[in-house]
Amino acid sequence: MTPSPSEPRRHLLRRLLPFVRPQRNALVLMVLAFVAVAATEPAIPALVKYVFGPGFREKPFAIWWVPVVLIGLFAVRGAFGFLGQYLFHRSITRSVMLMRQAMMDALLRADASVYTRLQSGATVAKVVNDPQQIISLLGASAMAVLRDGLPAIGILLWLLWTNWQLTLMALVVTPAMGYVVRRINHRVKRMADRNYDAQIHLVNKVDDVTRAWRVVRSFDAVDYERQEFAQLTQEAQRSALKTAAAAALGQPLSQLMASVGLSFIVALAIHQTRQAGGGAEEFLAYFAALLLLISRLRHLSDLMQPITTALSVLKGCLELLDCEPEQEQGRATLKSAKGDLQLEQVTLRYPGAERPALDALSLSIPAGCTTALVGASGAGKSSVVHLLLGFAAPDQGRITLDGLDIATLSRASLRQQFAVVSQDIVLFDSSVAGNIAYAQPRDDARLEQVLRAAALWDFVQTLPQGLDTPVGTNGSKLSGGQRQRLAIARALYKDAPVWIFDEATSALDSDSERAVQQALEQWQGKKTLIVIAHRLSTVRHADCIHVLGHGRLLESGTHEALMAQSGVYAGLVLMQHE
Ligand SMILES: Nc1ncnc2c1ncn2[C@@H]1O[C@H](COP(=O)(O)OP(=O)(O)OP(=O)(O)O)[C@@H](O)[C@H]1O
Repeated sequence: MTPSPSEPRRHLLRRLLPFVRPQRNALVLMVLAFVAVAATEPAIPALVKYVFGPGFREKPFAIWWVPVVLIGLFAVRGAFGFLGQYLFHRSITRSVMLMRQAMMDALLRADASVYTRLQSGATVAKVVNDPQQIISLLGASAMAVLRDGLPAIGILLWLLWTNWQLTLMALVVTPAMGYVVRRINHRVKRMADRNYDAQIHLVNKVDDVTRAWRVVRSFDAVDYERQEFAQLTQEAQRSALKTAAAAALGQPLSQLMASVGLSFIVALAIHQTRQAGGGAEEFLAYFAALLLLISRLRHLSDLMQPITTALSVLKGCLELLDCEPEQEQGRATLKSAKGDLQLEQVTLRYPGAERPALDALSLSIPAGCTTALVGASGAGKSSVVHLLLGFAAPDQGRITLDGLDIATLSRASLRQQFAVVSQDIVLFDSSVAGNIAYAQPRDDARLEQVLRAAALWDFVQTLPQGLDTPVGTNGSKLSGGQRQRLAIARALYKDAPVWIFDEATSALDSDSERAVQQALEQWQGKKTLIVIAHRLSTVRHADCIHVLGHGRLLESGTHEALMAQSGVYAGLVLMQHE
């Protein structure tokens, strides 16, 4: 569920409860601590008044009591002040932590389709920065409400007690002020939403430029990117200014409304004073308190902008927090499959796509064999992998693993059966060993075995920290071929019955490719290997080659059989030889 633009504020705020509620004890203690600090405030002048009050020479206490009590009072005040601040920041930081954890959890559990919509920069900002901004802004506003709101209520009660007619009259203008404030609030909210979007565009631009720095430099696009960024920052600056201006309008307008009420009050007060024939002191005291109340209320109206900004940011976070989680399909578990895979009349249509990516596709991937999937770009090869891993379910047909419909298996159990090297290599910002033994216990002997198989052992030996050498963000310190071999080693390290190599050797030179293929032979018959390759020389030794076209199976057979058939495969091979 994505929050609608008109979702009321209280609904939005309620969404923060799960992160704030666990801190309720600390928050109550915090309020008590601040009340204690406030209580010491009048104690100091009271003490001074008592000590130096009438007849202070005869006061029955020893002189040294004065510093003791004064220092003690300040110490108590300081201790409560520290406690209040500490509890405030403890509650804030813990709420931020819980919110970040919930967002990361939502991200990790999101359905595969969500990832196609996510923008990486914005997602980083949403998980890392936004919870901090939301909770800090709202926390500071709540503190300000306590600081100004409580005295405001006190003053109001005093005003009512002193002269209820005048005070009620003052309150008559409240609905009108409320109306003005609401209208302005509405505008501030719209501006804050735009401001948030502008910030997200900025984040995405920085993310793009950082990821694609090579493209930017090689296209000599530094000036182009600078201009684009300047335009985006200008938009962000404009929307930030508009938000601030809209919020700043609140103060003079509500003051103007207040002045209307105030002028009537002054007139009525003068009238009352004349009628009663009393002095002006009472009226002056009342008037001073009223001005004090207005000043407190003004501070409160200044909170409009931070609260509105926080709610706009929160709305952006909820889009991620509420993103569709991956639904568990079945419950059955499988310890270790043999790896026999069958696609039966499988159709897959991506959301919004005109034609199906897979169209009633039936094919067999026998256990312990090497099966190749080939075909033109867009033929549907990666879509088969997408389905095998349970990232999407077929719209029609079914896929079986060892005779079991994979839809009946839990996703975790299904995915345990596969190790994948995908087209786009992704490495973690960790060491060589951390990348290979990813999310698994480290076993150095096994690391050596898979690194040798991936023709990377010699290279790792030359690294300054060997297996513990960091590879940089997404393997930025490695060559394209080394990154690919590291990804191969990672797949081999996961002792899964089915290995899927989707264009896994495309970046390797022919020596490395041959080395990897020879190494794989030691697992022949023990593992089911699915190889997707455009370079057909890579798959000529496969036990079976399936040729796909437009999501359908065009031909199947060994290299020799397909060549003899002189069909699509033979045509592709000939084309690559030319
Ligand atoms: N997430 C997606 N949303 C919509 N359409 C998609 C999506 N992924 C793939 N497709 C479409 O599905 C079809 C099959 O794509 P697929 O990636 O399976 O082809 P492929 O044979 O692996 O291609 P290549 O060899 O270029 O990797 C293509 O027409 C592609 O545009």
